[in-house]
Parts: sequence; C-alpha cells; structure tokens
Amino acid sequence: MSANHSLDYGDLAFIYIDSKRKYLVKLGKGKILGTDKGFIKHEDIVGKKYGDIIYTSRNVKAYILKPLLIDLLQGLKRVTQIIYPKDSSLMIYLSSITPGSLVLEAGVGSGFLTASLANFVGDSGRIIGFDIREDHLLKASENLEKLGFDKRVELVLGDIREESIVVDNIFDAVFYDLPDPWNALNTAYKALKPSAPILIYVPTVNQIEKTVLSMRKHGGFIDIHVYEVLLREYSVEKNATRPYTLMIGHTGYIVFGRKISA
Ligand SMILES: C[S@@+](CC[C@H](N)C(=O)[O-])C[C@H]1O[C@@H](n2cnc3c(N)ncnc32)[C@H](O)[C@@H]1O
Repeated sequence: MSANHSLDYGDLAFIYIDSKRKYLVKLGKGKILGTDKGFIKHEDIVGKKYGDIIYTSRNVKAYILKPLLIDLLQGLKRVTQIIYPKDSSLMIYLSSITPGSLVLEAGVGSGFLTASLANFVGDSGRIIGFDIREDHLLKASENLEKLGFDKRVELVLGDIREESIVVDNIFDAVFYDLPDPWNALNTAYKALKPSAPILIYVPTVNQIEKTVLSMRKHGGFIDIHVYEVLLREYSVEKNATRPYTLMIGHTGYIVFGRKISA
C-alpha cells in the first residue's frame, strides 16, 4: 500500500498522540479508538492519508501514521519469550536475507522474529517455520495474520532436531531460537545452501559455549562469531542530554556461522 493511499476499512493505522499514547488500529466499521485524551471513530480516519492530523472527541491532536515494523510488533500477543528488535535487527543484517529469500526458522514461538523475517523476504520470499508446540504455532499464526504476513510463512509442527523434516541445500539462511540448538546443527547443515549463514539466539552464556563448541566439533560451519547488542536511548534536553537512567541490561546473545561444503 502506498503512503498516498486514502485509508479504508481493513487498513492498519498507527495513531500517535504523544510518546506515551500510541495505538495500532485496524480500521473497522462502527469501531472506536478510546484513549484518556478522548475517542476517535474509525469512520473519521477512513478517507484520510498517512501523515494527516485528526482530533479526538476532547479536541486533542493526533497523527495518523503508516505503521513501521516496530509499531506492528508492539501490537502482537506473546506466549513465549521473544526476540526483541535490537537483536533481530542484527541477526537479519548478518543473514543478508532480501526479498525472495527462502528462510528456515525454529522455534517460531510467538512469531515475533518470524514477522520481522517476513517483512524482509517480502511477497516473493518464504519462511518455513517449525515449532514443537501446536499452541505456540496457533498464536504465531494469529499474529502473522494480523499483520498480513501469513502468506509469506508456512508454519510446520515438528521437531527441528529431526533432520528428515527438511529438504537438502535449499535455504538462504537458518534462524534458531531453541533451548538446545546444538542438537539441531545437523538439520541446519542439511537445509542450508553451501556458504549460507546460520543465526542462533541464546539467552545464557552457558548456551553460547555449548553451541559454539558443538559447531566447531560438527565441522560444517566456519567464521563463527558471538555478539551481544547493548542499546541505549538518549534523553535530549538543552545542556542535559544524556542516556536514560534505565536500560534493558540483558536479552540474549547471537551466534553466527557459515556453512561450508563437506
Ligand atoms: C523462546 S521461543 C521462540 C520465540 C520466537 N523467537 C519469537 O520471537 O517469538 C522458543 C520456541 O522453541 C520451540 N521449540 C523448542 N524446542 C524445539 C524443537 N526441538 N523444534 C522446534 N521447536 C522447538 C518452543 O516450543 C518455543 O515455542
């Protein structure tokens, strides 16, 4: 959808009043967005464009924005720990996936990483996402449908440690967020195109060590690196610009490697 498109029922809009009042809405007939600054009827947003201004019932100014990926993710429901944008952004950069890429992911969990991957592979790409829990796949499926990404993703119930569930040498990248990724290295090795990357997310240093030592022992991966992303936001005030006092101290670690031919 272009940014100049006139909004219609079914479209997503990000309503921004101020930094504490931001709402992702799917425009629906008869629906109302309620806020502590007054309400906005969806029918009053229909026909407007992204970037336009609208006023709440209490005459407070709000902006109608085109949702960015980060806004879309904030509207999703979670049933598992998730991978946050600060980590998924580096994982996606390192993977070099582009529109049209074919990606293998396990475990899908709530589908937060899946949604980011789907955003980058576009309509011509595909994510094959495995999880051993049907209830997690159901939640991920609902989340992906909400964003209109469901056609870019095939969700499969299965244990990624079973090599037989993947086809050989077809994937442009593998992404793992599993409790024991070291037990699924053979599957990744089988599935990846020669020279393609693997990105593994683990929340503890014990898992880093087990994963990297297993990758070395496996012998099918080179250029192995481990990264941690620390993100600080700044508060900007005249003569008082500085990082915010609080920051997220820990999420997880990223293990990177590339497949080599046997
Ligand atoms: C922390 S969650 C993943 C969260 C996801 N990355 C996100 O951003 O929403 C881990 C998932 O791995 C799944 N899982 C665990 N072992 C698995 C296996 N052997 N094969 C496939 N999925 C597995 C779990 O059921 C769980 O849903």
